[in-house]
Amino acid sequence: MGGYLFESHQISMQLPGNRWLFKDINIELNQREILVLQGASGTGKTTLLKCLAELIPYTSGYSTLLGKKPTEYGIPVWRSRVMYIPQRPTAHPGCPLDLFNIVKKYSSQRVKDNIGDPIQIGMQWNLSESHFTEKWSNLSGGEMQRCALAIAVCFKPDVLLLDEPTSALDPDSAEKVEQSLKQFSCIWITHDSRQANRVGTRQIHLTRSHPPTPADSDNEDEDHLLSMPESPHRSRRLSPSAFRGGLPVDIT
Ligand SMILES: Nc1ncnc2c1ncn2[C@@H]1O[C@H](COP(=O)(O)OP(=O)(O)OP(=O)(O)O)[C@@H](O)[C@H]1O
Repeated sequence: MGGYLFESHQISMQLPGNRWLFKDINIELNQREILVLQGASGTGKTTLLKCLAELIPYTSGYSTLLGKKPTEYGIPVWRSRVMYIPQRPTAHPGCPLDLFNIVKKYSSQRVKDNIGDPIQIGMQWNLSESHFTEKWSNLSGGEMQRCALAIAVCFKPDVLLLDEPTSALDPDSAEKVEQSLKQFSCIWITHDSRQANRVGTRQIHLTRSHPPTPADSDNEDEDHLLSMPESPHRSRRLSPSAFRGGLPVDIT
């Protein structure tokens, strides 16, 4: 394992019917680097981020943060350090400050005095204090998106997994959010190629997957394991063109 902040090795997801959604995704991310993840709708971008956050099981591959695997941190700690932020906040009861206070309790195992103030962050993004005490259901899509993102950012995750974080924002707010997020290490889904060029230090492009090949059948027993294999034998360093069997990822 190298000296990168975050690495993923051959992350693969096979769907029912043996179709590969993506296969052998290799990622290396340095501090304050932004890897932009692009691709047509349905190519698996959100699913990939959820795999990296260990929110869902995947077929094979593994990730490391500072050279350690998720099981070495414990999955809840991993999720707080490699944090997935959905495009649309899940329906929460109460107001954004309530959510912040709940998450703060969950995060008690982490360094407590490192937690920021979501209101201060939100104010940099054209929000006011009152947005954080308003019911979620009364906020606009863009206000909800910024409140949820501000709460996530306060916990200072090592890696932010951002699912179209500015999709509901006006250009001025989007630019302010972009500027703040550049201080973090991120894997960032966007459909906006201009934004990709503005924020990205590297890019991955997912394309639509293909049906299984005979070679996949040969490896069927291995490939159907819906688990998180930890074997170092599966490790492979990033290559500029990281795909196997014609499968779909270009890394630039
Ligand atoms: N466990 C699963 N079983 C069956 N299909 C699945 C599973 N997980 C993901 N998929 C399918 O994989 C595809 C990719 O979904 P995903 O949300 O990751 O795409 P996306 O690239 O983020 O799309 P968008 O740009 O529209 O947000 C979808 O068709 C989804 O239904």
